[in-house]
This record gives sequence, C-alpha cells and structure tokens, in this order.
Amino acid sequence: MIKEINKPKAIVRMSTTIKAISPDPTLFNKTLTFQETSKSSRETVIYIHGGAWNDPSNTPNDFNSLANVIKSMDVESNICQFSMEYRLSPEITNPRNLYDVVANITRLVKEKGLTSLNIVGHSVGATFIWQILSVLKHPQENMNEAQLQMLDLLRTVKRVFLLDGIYSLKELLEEYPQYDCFTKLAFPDGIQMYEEEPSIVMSHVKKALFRFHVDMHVVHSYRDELLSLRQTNSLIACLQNYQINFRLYLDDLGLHNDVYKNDKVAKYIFDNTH
Ligand SMILES: N[C@@H](CC(=O)c1ccccc1NC=O)C(=O)O
Repeated sequence: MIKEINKPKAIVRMSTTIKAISPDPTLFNKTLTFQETSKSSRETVIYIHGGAWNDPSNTPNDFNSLANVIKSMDVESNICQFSMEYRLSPEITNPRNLYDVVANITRLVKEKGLTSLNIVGHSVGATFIWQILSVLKHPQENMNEAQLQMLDLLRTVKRVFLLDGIYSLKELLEEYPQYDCFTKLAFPDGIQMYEEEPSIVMSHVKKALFRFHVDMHVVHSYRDELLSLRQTNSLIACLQNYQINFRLYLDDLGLHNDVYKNDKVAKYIFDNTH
C-alpha cells in the first residue's frame, strides 16, 4: 500500500479585514429607543436605570414594560421614550458613571433635537439626577465639561421623576452598613467624595429648580425591601427646610426592582408629562 504523503492542508486565509470599531467609550450606542415621534409638540421621556453603580443585571431595558404602558396611553403619539446606559463600577467610579449618563443624554438631545425632557431615574439613576440638579454648587467659571453639559441639559429638563432613589450616602450607610459592599466600588476613596449630600447642596438645587423651571416628583414604594422610606423622608425633610416646591407619590409600587415595571408608576409619569 502506497503510504500517502501528507497532502498540503487547505490554506485557511484568515480574514484580513479588521472591522473598524468606532469608539463608544460612554456606551451611547446602548441607548434604547422605546418610542419616537418627530412631532414638534413632543414630550421626551428619558430613563436612567439603577443597580447600585455596579450591577450588570440592571440595564436600559429595565424600563421596557413601563415604557410600553406609557406608549399605550399615548394615543396621540406625542411622546418619545429613550433609556440610557453608562459604564459600571468598579471599573468606572463616581463621578465617571454620572458623566457617561450626562454625555449620552447630551448627545441624544443634540442628535435628535429633543426639547421638553422628562428624566426618570430609578435608585442610583435617581442619584444621578440629584447630582445633575446640584450642579450649581460649582461656580460656572470652574465647571468642567461634564458639569457644563449638566447646566446645558437643565435648560431643556421640564420634570424629573425620582423613583426609590439614593440621595444621602451618609444616611444610607448609617441605615444599611452592609451597603458599603457597593458604595466602596463607586467611591473607592470613601463616601466623603460624594459631593451631593442633600443638606450641603439644597440651596443650589433650589436655585436650579427655580432658574430652569424644573418640576420635581419624588416617588417611593411602601414595599421597597432594599431601601426604606428613610432616604425619601430625609430628602423631603430637606426640601421642606428650603420651602422647595415638589410632588410626592407614595404607594405600594412593589419591591425595589418592581417599581420601574409598575403600571401605577407608568400612569403617574404619563399623567404628569403632558
Ligand atoms: N442589585 C444591586 C443592589 C442594588 O441595586 C441596590 C441595593 C440596595 C439599594 C439600592 C440598590 N440599587 C440602587 O441602584 C447589587 O447587587 O449590587
């Protein structure tokens, strides 16, 4: 039997075209569009998810079902709805998570020519909105690019909806010391790096709400098992000290990670967005 000489193996030509990966450092391309309209009278709802700065199981899709309920209520199709992404801790720490959100909303607003923004934040998403509302604590001449973007954004924000949010890290760790498991990821140098404790920034928030005519809605579920009413009660006590105008909506809106799917929350946002 003639011993077969090794046949030359088929030459597998590796693809030499390397897909050009356009840079998207702040994850703008992960923005979800739930509903869109080009009507000039449109109201825009922009969602910011939570997840304690680090949890990959919380994504822009968290608000999918709530956005669908709003879409079904919006029979005149006057509403656009988008949901933002941002990079997570520990790779990205405060304030860079926030700066991703601000950069992405800024880019979306510019690219789509959006006006009349209603920004909805759940949990740490509400923290980011709180930090944006606090931006006037910096003199404008000292503001960095992200803070100037926040200032620009506030000019188009009409309403904010803070859903079961974290506002005081100091009080959070007093009530839940075990939560340093995630605060240390976003604030590796300690929570004293969080510059937006309500008692410190309230006068600046009052100025921003007044100057930019922003309506504030504070929402919390009686059944939130991860955050008691203490964060919300402490925030509204501070708002009262400064005689700030705001709306409060407390109800059984489900567990912490049910609130952003709850039909009553969808109805509350829709009823207050047009
Ligand atoms: N699922 C998160 C925990 C979490 O999201 C959370 C827990 C307590 C209070 C607030 C939370 N989320 C806020 O964005 C985690 O496992 O890190």
